[in-house]
Amino acid sequence: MGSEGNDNEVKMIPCLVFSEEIEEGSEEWRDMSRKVREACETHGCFVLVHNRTSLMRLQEEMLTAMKDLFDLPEETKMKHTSPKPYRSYHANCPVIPLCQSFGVDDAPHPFTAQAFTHLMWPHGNPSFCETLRSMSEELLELNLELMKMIVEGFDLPKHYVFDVERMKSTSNFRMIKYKPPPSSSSGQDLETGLIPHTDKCAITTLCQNDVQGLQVLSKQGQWIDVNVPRHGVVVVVGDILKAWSNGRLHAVTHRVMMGGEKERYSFASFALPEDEDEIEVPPELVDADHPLLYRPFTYGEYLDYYISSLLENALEVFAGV
Ligand SMILES: O=C(O)CCC(=O)C(=O)O
Ligand SMILES: [Fe+2]
Repeated sequence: MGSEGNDNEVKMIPCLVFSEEIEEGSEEWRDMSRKVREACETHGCFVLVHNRTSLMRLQEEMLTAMKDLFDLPEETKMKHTSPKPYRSYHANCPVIPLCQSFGVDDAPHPFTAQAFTHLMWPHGNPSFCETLRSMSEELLELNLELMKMIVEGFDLPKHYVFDVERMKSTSNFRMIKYKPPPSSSSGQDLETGLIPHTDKCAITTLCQNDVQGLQVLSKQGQWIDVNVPRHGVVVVVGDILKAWSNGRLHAVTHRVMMGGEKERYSFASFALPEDEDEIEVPPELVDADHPLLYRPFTYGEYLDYYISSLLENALEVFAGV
């Protein structure tokens, strides 16, 4: 799939700096909206750097809280099960042996954050619960802020904000720990932490500790390292935003490669529509240069199709016209 070295290609993904408060509708906001749209079109991702102190504090607290979570006994962690894919506690998978993960649906709701915390710590852990709830809420709000910018960046009528609000009707908050590869003491040998995939959501915001490993596949077929600074947030376009935008936004394939001796922790908020929500391309995004690429479909139908087929190009096969 990817080739490893062509110096002519872009090896960096963009970094956008968000100030504490970018007022919606201001010139700064409109300017940033255009940059967000461009990054999502060209690369399907970017690194967001911010100076929001409360968010920075939460990011630190979340990483500390996750260490406590993954340090719990296996039998405790295994109590987190779900019939839905990518939710249950996942570990020791032969394809991705370095990776352990939890997925919590609607973690910004106090009730669900509380239920998950109670399952892991039956005697209670209020600080974990509050960190999980507020961190997932902050990232989901950021997902909405970014999708509103995308509406603006395409110069679409304001009512399309309702479309993107529906694309975050629910959410999944994923917490991942990657072990360092057993063979690698020199830091030379990279092993797969997470296999190449596109996200099946609308948009993802992703944070990590200071162990790098995320790579994205460029449109030219080259794997690019994403170097995430401390408190940086990686923004990734998912299949749903790609379909809604008539393929103008790029759902970038990404993976995690692990090397070195340190554990990697990451956490992500995936913005999701409800199963019955219809994803339909705005007519404003269809013209002679951009013929309609996707028929309308419901999110639940697409997800079922993906789960049953596991096709890399599931979106094109399922909804392509
Ligand atoms: O751990 C990471 O940096 C990437 C996680 C990811 O891509 C995912 O969970 O979909
Ligand atoms: Fe992903």
